Amino acid sequence: MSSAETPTTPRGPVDSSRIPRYAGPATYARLPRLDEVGGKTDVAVVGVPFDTGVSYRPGARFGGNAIREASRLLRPYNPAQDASPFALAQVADAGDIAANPFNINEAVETIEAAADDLLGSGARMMTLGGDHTIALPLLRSVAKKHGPVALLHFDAHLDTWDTYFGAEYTHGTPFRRAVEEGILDTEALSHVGTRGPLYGKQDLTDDEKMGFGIVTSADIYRRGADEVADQLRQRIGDRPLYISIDIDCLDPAHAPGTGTPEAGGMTSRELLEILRGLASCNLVSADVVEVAPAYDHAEITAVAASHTAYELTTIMSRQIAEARVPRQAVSER
Ligand SMILES: N=C(N)NCCCC(=O)O
Ligand SMILES: [Zn+2]
Ligand SMILES: [Zn+2]
Repeated sequence: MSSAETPTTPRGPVDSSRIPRYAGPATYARLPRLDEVGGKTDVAVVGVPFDTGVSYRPGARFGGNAIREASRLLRPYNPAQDASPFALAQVADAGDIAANPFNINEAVETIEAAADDLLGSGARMMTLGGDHTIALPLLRSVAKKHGPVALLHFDAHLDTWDTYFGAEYTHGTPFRRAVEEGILDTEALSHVGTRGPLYGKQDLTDDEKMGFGIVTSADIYRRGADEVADQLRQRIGDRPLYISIDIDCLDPAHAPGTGTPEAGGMTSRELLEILRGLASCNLVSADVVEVAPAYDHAEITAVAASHTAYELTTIMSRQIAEARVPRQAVSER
């Protein structure tokens, strides 16, 4: 066991058979706060309430808390991955990173420093955005720990554009910056769920030059989730992997609560199935961003995001447990 891992029995969520699930303040999945587990955890669920980088409708600063509220109904056993994620490893809610809403450059620095602290403590991060700008400082921090990482980017958009109104740090530009900074492994970069109008054909040429492959939402519809997951897994191999999920990868019918919706997206079932197909990948951290609750209805988007984070968390806690105990014991716990 590495010193980074929790040696004792993990403290799980509040028991919803004893305390009604709608009672009390919302942490993600009713998990303990980081301070309730001694300030150390294997997986840190952390909010980044920041949306100053958006090009259209604002409101993703409220996304993290909307996801926490919608996550009250999650249960401790995940049958799709045959695992109890909160028993296999310590998962805790690390609260929010407080980023300056009036200064994007400063906010990006703050997010990177906070991520350095969490990753430095040995935790993997499950970040709840926030707009997509936040992926850049998160990737910077992850690359400091692991070197350039493979990236799976689920999104309707490329987010490899150059600048908006002259600004370098926006929600449409994080992955171009990341490639420029050399923090991504350019042999293993994919966008998944891409669709919708672009500024010009050059957007695609530029994106390809940066090393990205594209699985469009139409590809997923035609080929199916299993085949797509197989292809992605082969491209990634055993590289350290970061998964960034812009909730607008889903069709607006499945995620109306987001700032830049595009018609013709994948279903939440397809997204969850692709993620389950990636369970054997070396997932070092992940984010779910762009949930903007003001445009949501009946928590459709926040529920989808809470389940998305649940699959990602399950992948990470299974891997932490597998590194600690003999392989066959993991599904029995
Ligand atoms: N990352 C998200 N959600 N959207 C990027 C859209 C950038 C644009 O307005 O062209
Ligand atoms: Zn997007
Ligand atoms: Zn995005």
